[in-house]
Amino acid sequence: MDKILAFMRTYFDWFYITTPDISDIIEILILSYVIYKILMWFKSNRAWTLLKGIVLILLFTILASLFQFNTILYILKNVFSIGILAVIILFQPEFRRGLETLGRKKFFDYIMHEDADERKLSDKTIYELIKTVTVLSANRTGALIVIEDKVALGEYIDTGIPVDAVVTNQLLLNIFEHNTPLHDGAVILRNNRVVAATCYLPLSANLSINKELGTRHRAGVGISEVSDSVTLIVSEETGSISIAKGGELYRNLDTESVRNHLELLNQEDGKKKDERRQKDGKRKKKNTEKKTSSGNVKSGKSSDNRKEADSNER
Ligand SMILES: Nc1ncnc2c1ncn2[C@@H]1O[C@H](COP(=O)(O)OP(=O)(O)OP(=O)(O)O)[C@@H](O)[C@H]1O
Repeated sequence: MDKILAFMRTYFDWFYITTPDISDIIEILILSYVIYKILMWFKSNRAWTLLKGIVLILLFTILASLFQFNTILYILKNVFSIGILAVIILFQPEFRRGLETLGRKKFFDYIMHEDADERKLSDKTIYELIKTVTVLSANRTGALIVIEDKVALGEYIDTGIPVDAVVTNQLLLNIFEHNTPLHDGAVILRNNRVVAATCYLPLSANLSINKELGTRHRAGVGISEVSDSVTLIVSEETGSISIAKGGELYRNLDTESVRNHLELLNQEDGKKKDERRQKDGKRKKKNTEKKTSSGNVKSGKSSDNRKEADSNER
């Protein structure tokens, strides 16, 4: 034990043992939760293998120190300092995805009171999209249509040609027409408008994607892994319609399933908004009740007004 403590003191000079007080306990609880979350995140992607490698090297370092292998310790010490930088560069996509997931938490939505209405897919857009994929599928024309949600896709939009037009099936059919300048790559929709065409999307590295599928489908899954977008994919080879969402690929869909997926996007936003309104309504109701009881004013009219205000809030 003494040897281990001496090792910790030599190589981790910040390491010391103190008598814990209440703030230390809270700190330990917070850190335990954060470490648990980080471990869960590591486990959910390829960084898990890396973590196992790091743990192995750490165990090896402890052993080397116990047996006084000074040369090995010297090498390991230097490898560690360069290694951290290498890990950050190698796993940059995973770190980025992790931070993006954190930013997508409801907590931030609530604080920033983001308005879901603007992001909603209008009935007209859904109608136009369904009509587009039906025609493209029948003609076996390949297509890739990304619908942006909360995560902004600016960097992918920038790789394409700006369009900025209302979503119509005629426009989309024209864009994906073979041998036309805009047909290659993906179209990106934002707030019920076509913002860009010929956009280049990140390819998914997911090994479980069917090998029969090529880069169009991989690109659709890729963008759904790094954002909360929904992507419509029409296969040029088979005419089949697929949707990529949350890193998953839903294949061979009929128009009804496509409609359900698109409407779900609205419902999810609507549900969140309703929940938020209900919470706001309750909070305001509580505040009004507090004011009414403290001011001792309680007339039927004012309570009616309050109900009306609450129902408006809702
Ligand atoms: N990274 C990418 N970003 C955007 N579009 C891409 C990307 N990679 C490929 N594409 C689109 O996919 C087309 C190639 O599709 P490919 O045949 O490889 O895919 P697929 O999944 O087999 O689809 P299909 O069933 O339509 O053949 C390209 O011409 C291009 O339009």
